[in-house]
Amino acid sequence: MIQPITYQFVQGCFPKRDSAAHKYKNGFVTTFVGSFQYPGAARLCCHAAAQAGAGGVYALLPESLWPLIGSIPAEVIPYMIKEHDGVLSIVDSVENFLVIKEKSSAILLGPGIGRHASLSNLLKSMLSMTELPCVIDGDGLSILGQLGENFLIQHSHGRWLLTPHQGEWQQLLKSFEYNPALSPQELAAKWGCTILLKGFPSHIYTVDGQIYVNTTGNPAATTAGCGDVLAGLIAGYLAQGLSPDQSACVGIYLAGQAADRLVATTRRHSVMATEILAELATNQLTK
Ligand SMILES: NC(=O)C1=CN([C@@H]2O[C@H](COP(=O)(O)OP(=O)(O)OC[C@H]3O[C@@H](n4cnc5c(N)ncnc54)[C@H](OP(=O)(O)O)[C@@H]3O)[C@@H](O)[C@H]2O)[C@@H](O)CC1
Ligand SMILES: Nc1ncnc2c1ncn2[C@@H]1O[C@H](COP(=O)(O)OP(=O)(O)O)[C@@H](O)[C@H]1O
Repeated sequence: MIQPITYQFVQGCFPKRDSAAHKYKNGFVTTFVGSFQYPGAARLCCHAAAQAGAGGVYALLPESLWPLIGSIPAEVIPYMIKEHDGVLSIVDSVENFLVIKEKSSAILLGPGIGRHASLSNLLKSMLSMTELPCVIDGDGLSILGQLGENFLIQHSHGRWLLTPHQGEWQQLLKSFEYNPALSPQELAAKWGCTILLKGFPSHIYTVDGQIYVNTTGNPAATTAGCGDVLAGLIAGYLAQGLSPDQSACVGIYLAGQAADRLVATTRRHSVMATEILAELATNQLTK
């Protein structure tokens, strides 16, 4: 049965914060997002994760992004990865990753990292070294395709959440030599991961065969960067203890609702990713 994501469902999922809260109890997100080519992906993902209420956000950032550090939100704690001829140092990446993942409760990998051949080993190392729940989006999905279906099945164990748009989904199926028409429901169960397939409407396929359909959103949000905001939001909720299924439902519902409110108030046909963030800063969930 397909279950619509409702206001009540989302409200019921929200993390509670009691008076004994402190930042580490609220959950940190370790991010590996962005590159010299895509600095905006780092900015949008990290901002969204922090705004979702994560206690803190760590960002593994390539050396080449360091001159742009001022564009990364001030709340984010950056760790620099050295680069040699545009290739990230795997030793440096893994050492930093090991330090910050110990203080984190969720991981976000992929948006805007690019597709250099060397990233395959890097992602493989990171994903093999942690038991934390993990959102994989953007270029991370393309690299996951190279790592192979067996790697996915061996490591996911219900903790990973894939957030492809239709293009990324088709590419992933092609990499694993599947029929493009195959149902994500079957694959979520086989792979042991939650799949959020973005579109209109977006669907969430869970490991146990449940399908959720989003009831918010509109094509105004089909602009570059809105997916990065979504990935950051989801990682932020994951860090606060929501399950991958809940985090996906809450993130897609809130991002869609923000786009709906923006269209209703501005009468525009298009919204920017930073406008979604600004809207969510003033109105999180509305009835
Ligand atoms: N500000 C930043 O830094 C930003 C950084 N970003 C980062 O950039 C990286 C690359 O991301 P990407 O989305 O451009 O991926 P790419 O592999 O080129 O695939 C696109 C191809 O798939 C196809 N396609 C089919 N259906 C589709 C659909 N519904 N939505 C989209 N595409 C669809 C379509 O081909 P078509 O079907 O039109 O022939 C198209 O050519 C990634 O890491 C991301 O995080 C972005 O988030 C933007 C903001
Ligand atoms: N046809 C559509 N109608 C409404 N919303 C959509 C549609 N397609 C995608 N979206 C939403 O728009 C955003 C764009 O995501 P994505 O394509 O990954 O963007 P990017 O990777 O460029 O940031 C997502 O929040 C997604 O749920």
